[in-house]
Amino acid sequence: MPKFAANISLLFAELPYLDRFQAAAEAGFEAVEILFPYEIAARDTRRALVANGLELVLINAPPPNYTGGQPGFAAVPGEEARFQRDITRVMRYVEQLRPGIVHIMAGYEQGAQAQETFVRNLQWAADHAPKQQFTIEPLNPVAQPDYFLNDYDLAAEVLDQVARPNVGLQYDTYHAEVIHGDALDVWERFHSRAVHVQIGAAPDRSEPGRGTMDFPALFQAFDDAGYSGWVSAEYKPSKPRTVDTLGWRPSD
Ligand SMILES: O=C(O)[C@H](O)C(=O)CO
Ligand SMILES: [Mg+2]
Repeated sequence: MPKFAANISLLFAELPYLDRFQAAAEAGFEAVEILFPYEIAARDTRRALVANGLELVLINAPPPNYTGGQPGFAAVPGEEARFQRDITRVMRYVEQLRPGIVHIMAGYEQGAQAQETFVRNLQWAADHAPKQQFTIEPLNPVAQPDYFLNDYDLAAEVLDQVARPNVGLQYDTYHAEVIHGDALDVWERFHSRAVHVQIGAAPDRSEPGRGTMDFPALFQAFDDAGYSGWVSAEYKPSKPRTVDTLGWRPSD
């Protein structure tokens, strides 16, 4: 049975940021994801993690001043110096927060030059922090129009070109289902590259149990593939209180 984490950038969002850690722990989670921890002092986030006995699974690596601009820019030609500064700053957060994974985001760019830029930037990050696990994640064009990495076949091609052991695939059921129409098939085709898993329903990105996917079958597929990493709930709760949307957990 998978071990589940909570993405507290989407779950428990009905609560102030620092209250979400206790809420996640009280709901039975032992680990959390934080998409953009850059707007609060790392020591405050660290204190909340420690106080609630929580492991930090993942953070994103967008611009440090992420305020709704582009979701990252690792595939944007001409921004390489800024990318290197951004990763250097992200790694200072990593030193304090120790996330298992840093998800590097590509930004809104298309074409061969964008792909070459993305590959070079990923190689730079992987070599700059060889002990850090990095991921790339295809995002569907409904949620993120014009995002460079919008397809799992492209992600596989990029990972082959990057050829670094600490850069892997971030698989998300919501995006896989919306992009390819069959999240389970995407898992079967690409799970050998997956170093992190996120779950959300499609098409509305709410909690598992709604929408088009068979989550018990997906959880079994994760086990059958020998996946031992975290499975992180990254969805928009359909009810005002997140705790009322957790019935998808097999132990519940
Ligand atoms: O949206 C997603 O599924 C990604 O995991 C993400 O973090 C984008 O910010
Ligand atoms: Mg995701």
